[in-house]
Amino acid sequence: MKNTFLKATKGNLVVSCQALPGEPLHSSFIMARMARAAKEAGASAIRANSVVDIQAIQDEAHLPMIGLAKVDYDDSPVYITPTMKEMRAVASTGCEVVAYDVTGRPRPHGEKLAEIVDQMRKEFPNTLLMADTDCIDSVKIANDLGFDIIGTTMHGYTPATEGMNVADDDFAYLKEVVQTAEHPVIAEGKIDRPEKAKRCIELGCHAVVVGGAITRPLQIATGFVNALK
Ligand SMILES: CC(=O)N[C@H](C=O)[C@@H](O)[C@H](O)[C@H](O)COP(=O)(O)O
Repeated sequence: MKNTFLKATKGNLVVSCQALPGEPLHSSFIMARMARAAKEAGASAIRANSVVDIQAIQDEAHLPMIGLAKVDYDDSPVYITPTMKEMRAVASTGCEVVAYDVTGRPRPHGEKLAEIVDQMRKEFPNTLLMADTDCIDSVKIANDLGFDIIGTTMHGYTPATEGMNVADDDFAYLKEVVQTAEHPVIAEGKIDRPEKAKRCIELGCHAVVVGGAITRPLQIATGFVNALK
């Protein structure tokens, strides 16, 4: 079957429905309902973590999906779909896109990104690969390895980019990413206002992923509480 993810998401919103163990909404049932709400609002696709959440959302929302699996390993800081094992498990759900960390940092068990990409292309030729990058050097790695989609997901979340926000200085960093990327760019990470999402599309992004500002009530409520202090 043809992968229609890029067509479905062009210029549109992708909603990330994620709650890790320890977060108040950690539950595949709740993530599926979040996805249903996103669909009713007109979102074009869903981004989700873990095989069980992806499957629950597929059953409930019937939208294209970016899948990932967050797993911590002792020998590496990489946690977004870090090894071939998680990539295979996520791709086997049939989700249209598999997202994984592309930050130039060492991966668990010494696995090499180039080898993983080759293997994924062989085993899942119809699955698109999304690079969750943090900086321009990572965007260049994603270019060289032929990733189908380049995301800004990890910008601000690695030692090299700590404290940075993709929206700083009217999205100065995002503009550079759009210039550098040889494949569609998805803006992701701390996009917390509709106007910011709109600006990302104006600047040439293919789509925008919004997570916490829609699906993490603890984060949303904390913003209100802090404003009243
Ligand atoms: C850095 C990292 O692990 N990001 C994760 C990636 O899947 C998610 O926790 C984020 O919610 C997602 O990227 C959307 O971003 P925001 O929730 O800021 O709109």
